[in-house]
Amino acid sequence: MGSKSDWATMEGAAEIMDALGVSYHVEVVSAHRTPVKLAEFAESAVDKGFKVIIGGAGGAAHLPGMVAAHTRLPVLGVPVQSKALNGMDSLLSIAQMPKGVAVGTLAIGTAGAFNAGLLACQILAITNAELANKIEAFRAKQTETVLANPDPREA
Ligand SMILES: Nc1c(C(=O)O)ncn1[C@@H]1O[C@H](COP(=O)(O)O)[C@@H](O)[C@H]1O
Repeated sequence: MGSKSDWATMEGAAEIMDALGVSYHVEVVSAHRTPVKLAEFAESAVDKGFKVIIGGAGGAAHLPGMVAAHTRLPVLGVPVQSKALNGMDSLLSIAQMPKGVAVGTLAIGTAGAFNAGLLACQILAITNAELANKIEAFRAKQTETVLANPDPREA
């Protein structure tokens, strides 16, 4: 993520990866503030054994796109909600990548961060049957919870 201030949003990704037993690495890396570190991080990611990268950033959110420019690993971008423009700036700067360099864009804010973690796990589950079973179980439980309490007036 681009700043420590993004952690309150990005911890949603950690939450679901913890729940599914997937290990991850968390670090502040910024295209603007630490450009050399960002390039080194992304360029060494394959050799370090990373499989998927989640990039969360707010405002002029160039981080996910710049990471994607430096690695062939899938990059999932989370638009962090900004103060001035409520995250529309983050969303558009992550989503509107030029043809040829792909970033998967999630929703603005905490739901997007959670879903980025979930989607990363789903990508890993393509070649990991145990993880695939855990994701199926997570979804079945979620469905059960919603079906068990359909009255919107009840907590
Ligand atoms: N968008 C970027 C990048 C980048 O894209 O490289 N680096 C930091 N930031 C964002 O600046 C916002 C404010 O950061 P501070 O709270 O540190 O001032 C954060 O949401 C961060 O992701």
